[in-house]
Amino acid sequence: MIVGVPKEIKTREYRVGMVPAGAAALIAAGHTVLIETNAGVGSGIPDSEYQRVGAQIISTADEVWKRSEMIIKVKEPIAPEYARIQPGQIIYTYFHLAGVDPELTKTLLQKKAAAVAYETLQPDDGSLPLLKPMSEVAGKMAIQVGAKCLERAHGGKGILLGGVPGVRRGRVTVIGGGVVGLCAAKVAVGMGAEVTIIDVNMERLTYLDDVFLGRVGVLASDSESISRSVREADLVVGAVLIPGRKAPKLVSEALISEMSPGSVVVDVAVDQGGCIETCKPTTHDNPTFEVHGVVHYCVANMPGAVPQTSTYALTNVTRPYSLRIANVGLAAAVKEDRALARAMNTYNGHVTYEAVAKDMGYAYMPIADALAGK
Ligand SMILES: NC(=O)C1=CN([C@@H]2O[C@H](COP(=O)(O)OP(=O)(O)OC[C@H]3O[C@@H](n4cnc5c(N)ncnc54)[C@H](O)[C@@H]3O)[C@@H](O)[C@H]2O)C=CC1
Ligand SMILES: CC(=O)C(=O)O
Ligand SMILES: [Mg+2]
Repeated sequence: MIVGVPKEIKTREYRVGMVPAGAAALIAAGHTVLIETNAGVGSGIPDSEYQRVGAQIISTADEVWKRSEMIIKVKEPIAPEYARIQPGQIIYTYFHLAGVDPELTKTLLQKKAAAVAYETLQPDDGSLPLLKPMSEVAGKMAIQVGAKCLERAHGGKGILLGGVPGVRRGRVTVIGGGVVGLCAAKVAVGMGAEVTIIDVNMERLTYLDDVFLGRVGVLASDSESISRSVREADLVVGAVLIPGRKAPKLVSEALISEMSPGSVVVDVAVDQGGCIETCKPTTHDNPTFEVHGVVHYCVANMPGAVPQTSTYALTNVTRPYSLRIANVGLAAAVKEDRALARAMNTYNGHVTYEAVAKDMGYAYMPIADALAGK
């Protein structure tokens, strides 16, 4: 198979979809790997490292997209890339279709592209192994950036999360105690903040209570617990997810207006549309805005800021599936692996992920039917 890796073009997206070890594995299995020139430079990987393992360096994105049967990326294709998508092409990347430009879904369907989405690849145990490492990064970063935003010079109220003896500590509320939530809580606790995690899943709350040994408050998610904790918080982290769906809006604008001036919200769930009503996607160039005196940080590609961590963490987990797809073909790979079948968001002009179909207003076709040419 011819596998292509374009350079990411989202604002300050320094990750790359394949490292030289991944290229080496594909080439050893008899495949051809095309890397757009400088695709890895943001992650500290020069073209020469890909050439050393036998990959071809290609000078333009157009040519990479045109020649490749499978494109491997990090972020969802953005507007300048829509025209580059080839009929029937396999695209293996994050898509977040319910949270981004609806034109992307339309384009994928028109081009009959096979969208293999990292964020919905899901084994039977319900985990999301290709989302997890980036959620770990974003969860840890959420507190790092939130602490910075709380500084007076960055628009915040001017409170140190850990406090000092004799003065109250900063209060952090984390809504959604999954991977992002757990990692955010770990860093917040490590900095000495007072931390509350809110989740709907009681088993998860029990787990969080156990691992933090009472050091964090764990609350069942309902409108009361959310209102009280958000009102009292200095920093709120939005970290909920219902796979494939638009994020539920759990914090209303009215509630934001009740937070004290200079408080901060970091809506990590912004890639699925955000769980805080006042959030809208921002970029690393201009990451924050203010609503009702509350600083909002809503960057949809947070891990792109730490590519030397994120590129390796991501490609460690994406590599086995891309190798499998290249080796046996997409249809066979999907038929033999239910986790990969759940990653299929579009195929041959159909939306093949039910939650995406529902949120985007398309008919849903199970991937088995789409593969059977129904
Ligand atoms: N902005 C960025 O750069 C990044 C964003 N993300 C996003 O962060 C979000 C969270 O990801 P993960 O932590 O990996 O998901 P996860 O599935 O591990 O955790 C989500 C948690 O939300 C909980 N939840 C669902 N509905 C809830 C409700 N009504 N109230 C409270 N909790 C609720 C679930 O029970 C679950 O524990 C996703 O949208 C993901 O795409 C992840 C990485 C980077
Ligand atoms: C998960 C995601 O959206 C990211 O890593 O950018
Ligand atoms: Mg994102």
